[in-house]
Amino acid sequence: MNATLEIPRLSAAILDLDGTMIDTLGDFVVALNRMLDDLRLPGIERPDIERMIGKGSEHLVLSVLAHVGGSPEQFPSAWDAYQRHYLAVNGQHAAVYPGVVEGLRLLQSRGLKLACLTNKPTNFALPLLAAKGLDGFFEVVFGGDAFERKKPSPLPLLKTCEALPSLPAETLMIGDSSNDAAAARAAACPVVLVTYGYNHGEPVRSVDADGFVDSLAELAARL
Ligand SMILES: O=C(O)COP(=O)(O)O
Ligand SMILES: [Mg+2]
Repeated sequence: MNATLEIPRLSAAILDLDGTMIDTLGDFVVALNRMLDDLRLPGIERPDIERMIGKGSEHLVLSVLAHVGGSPEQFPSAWDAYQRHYLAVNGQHAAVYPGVVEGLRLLQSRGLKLACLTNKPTNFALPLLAAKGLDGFFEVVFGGDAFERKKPSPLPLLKTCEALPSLPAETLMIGDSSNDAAAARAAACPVVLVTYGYNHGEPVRSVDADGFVDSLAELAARL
């Protein structure tokens, strides 16, 4: 269980945000329900939202609209309301997972350069990392709007490797979902998944990855 992970020599790590470093489900629940209220649509429950997280905010808003019986024509006003409400609550109903700060410190003390790559919009991610005291760990932070495609495309991982700079084969992707793992496999980055995040409602251990850890502190200890 706690054996060393079979990961080659590393020079960098790319960390996912939602479900990996920060439990943001509470922020999504509040912002999305305020958005639905503005549109006079019925509310949505926490477990339903949890299954929809990880593919970016546009995908999330469209999935929520479909779930409550809204229409895609309502997307523009829903998107405006969602951004306003999310930015107003950003971080207030969210918590850094246990072991994250210790894990980031350990990864850095091993000489790894760190990047944060999320499908969340960059203007949501930056203030969230700052509010939770995590911003200082990262050389670069890229959101879902930073490149032409989002994870599970390999493009954002390859661009992040270029920015660090680091070779993909020496850059560990650390995420919580099949989205992160598929992007990493396609970019030829090794990938480890945490067991506590959001994996679209599917068991995370069924995903093709190089290892699974219960915390980032455990990951750093097993490298
Ligand atoms: O879809 C989201 O907003 C969350 O994305 P992340 O898991 O890539 O941080
Ligand atoms: Mg995630």
